[in-house]
Amino acid sequence: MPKAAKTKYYAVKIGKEGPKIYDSWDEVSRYPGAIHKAFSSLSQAEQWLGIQHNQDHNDSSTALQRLPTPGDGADPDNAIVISDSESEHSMVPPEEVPAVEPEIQLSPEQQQVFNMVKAGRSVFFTGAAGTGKSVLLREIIKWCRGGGKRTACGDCFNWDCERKEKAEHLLGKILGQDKYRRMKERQERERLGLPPDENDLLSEHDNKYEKNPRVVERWRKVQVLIVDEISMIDGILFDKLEFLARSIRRNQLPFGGIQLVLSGDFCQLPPVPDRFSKVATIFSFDAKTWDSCVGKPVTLRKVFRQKEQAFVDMLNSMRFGQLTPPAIKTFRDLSREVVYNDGLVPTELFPTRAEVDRANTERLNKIPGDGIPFPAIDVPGWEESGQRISAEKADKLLNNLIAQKFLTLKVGAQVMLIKNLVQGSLVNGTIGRVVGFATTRDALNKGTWIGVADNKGDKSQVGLLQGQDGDKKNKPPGSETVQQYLRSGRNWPIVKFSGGEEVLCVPAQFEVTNAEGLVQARRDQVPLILAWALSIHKSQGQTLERVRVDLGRIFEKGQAYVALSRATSIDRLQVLHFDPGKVMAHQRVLEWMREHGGLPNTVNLPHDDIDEELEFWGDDF
Ligand SMILES: Nc1ncnc2c1ncn2[C@@H]1O[C@H](COP(=O)(O)OP(=O)(O)OP(=O)(O)O)[C@@H](O)[C@H]1O
Repeated sequence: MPKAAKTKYYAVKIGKEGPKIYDSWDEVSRYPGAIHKAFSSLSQAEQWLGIQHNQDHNDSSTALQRLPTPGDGADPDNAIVISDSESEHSMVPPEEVPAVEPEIQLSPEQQQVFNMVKAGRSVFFTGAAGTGKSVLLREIIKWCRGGGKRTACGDCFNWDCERKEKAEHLLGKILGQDKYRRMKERQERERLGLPPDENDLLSEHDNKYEKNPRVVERWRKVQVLIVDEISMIDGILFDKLEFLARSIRRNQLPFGGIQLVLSGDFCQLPPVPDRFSKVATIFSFDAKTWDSCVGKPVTLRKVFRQKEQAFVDMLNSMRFGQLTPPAIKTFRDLSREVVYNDGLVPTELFPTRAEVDRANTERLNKIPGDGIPFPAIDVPGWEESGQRISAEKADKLLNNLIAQKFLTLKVGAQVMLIKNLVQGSLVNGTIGRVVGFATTRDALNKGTWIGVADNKGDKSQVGLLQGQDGDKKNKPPGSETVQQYLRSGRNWPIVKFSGGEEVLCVPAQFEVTNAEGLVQARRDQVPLILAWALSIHKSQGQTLERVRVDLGRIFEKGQAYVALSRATSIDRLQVLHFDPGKVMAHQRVLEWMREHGGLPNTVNLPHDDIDEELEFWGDDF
């Protein structure tokens, strides 16, 4: 006779619907990061949930487990054990269960661009700050990768690189580092008026680049090239890449037939001009091949970052460098101090990195006591050949990340989250204050949430997450997994975020990938940076809840606009030394926008002064 199936009770302590007991696994709403356990008796399940019950229980093998996500087919009884059980019974569930909000729904205009990409069309989409360009790009990348399209990502996952490195990073990725270095040498020769080097890689008559089979292979196979922050890539570089693509692929179609997906706002930060040659900024739309590569720009009009229309209008007129007298008055009035009651101060944006470091260090030093050091664990990944990347090279690659190699924190330090934990509330850019340090076990005992970001940054959760898995190439060996951090007896910072959530921040994984998504190096670090101050360049792409900007030292076109447009509301924005003269837009950009229908007729074209533009440039930005 067949044995009767044993009844099971599934108690969910932290989940979508709060503490609840189910008698069938199928009824349980899947919730990544939930805490659940299977019991053979109802009373045991109730007891585990803290519901008063007289019956005693025999269960001594409690474990914290990961609830599977829909469709992963996991058996609840075989869920992955994350921690052992000694402290399980004393665990108090958090009063409030963090809700994972649904993924962002693309707006109709974002969807329209997405459809163009799906139809295989090359596209350049633009729009003011906060119109959801990066969100759309992330969806496109997901789709490309999911659909098996070979995608060479510019720097879309490396938004945190300092600006100067961005263009170099992109080119290095696409050309291969050696080819890029030689291209720079050629530019230098041009600048100095020397004849072209005989080894010039980009000469029409020279096919030496074909000697690097891996680079050639990559160029030949890539189907979609994605570039974020296209405003930072100059036109000469764009033409060179276009030429390279055509010649390597032996295909005379624009960009050798590669589908281009370009995104950015030319009213934000421009390419770094060459201070020595005194040549005006050459934008990528100035490239000879731009028009043949991408058709008419598509402009996203709906601004998501700010909700107040009056603020959106002011920022838009600032974007074009033309403010009305009432807008100037309003910006001047923003010099008042904004007082917050939760002890968190606004993040101050500075034009240079040196100012940022100074401001953060000063503030940290003012807090009495020694800081707790959090050194990162850096792990070299793999070359395409399958060889391990050298520690020196990994170090170089990782230095571009926003995650720091050495982070020092104290109770009271103001910090910023640099990974997404919960869509909509605990995201990259959310600020908070360190309120203590604890082990994961302490946190579990006290019911403090443990923030675990996934290592892609776009689909995340608060809760416990299975460590990264994957094949040898994608998983640098010897690295500690997230689970190991969770098991470790080390103290990690507890941060009280601006929304009131207290979260223990365990290390997250920050990866540098090559053009094909292969992990070249990985940094395991607590996903926090000091956030009293931030550079304007680093803030590009960020959404900040509280911002203070001193425009006194602004030196570049687009800089004031980038800084102020990070703010989500005018009530939480403080602007010092507002000077309408510093609100500058590039004449070339406005002309180009006018030609392409992106500029209202009411906006006048300004006069550009190249000397003035170049004079302000220094190396430290
Ligand atoms: N379709 C959408 N629905 C709701 N919110 C959205 C949508 N698209 C974007 N957002 C939100 O708007 C904010 C700004 O988005 P995003 O950073 O992608 O804008 P952006 O155009 O790239 O800005 P910037 O040019 O300043 O980098 C983010 O908080 C994002 O979550």
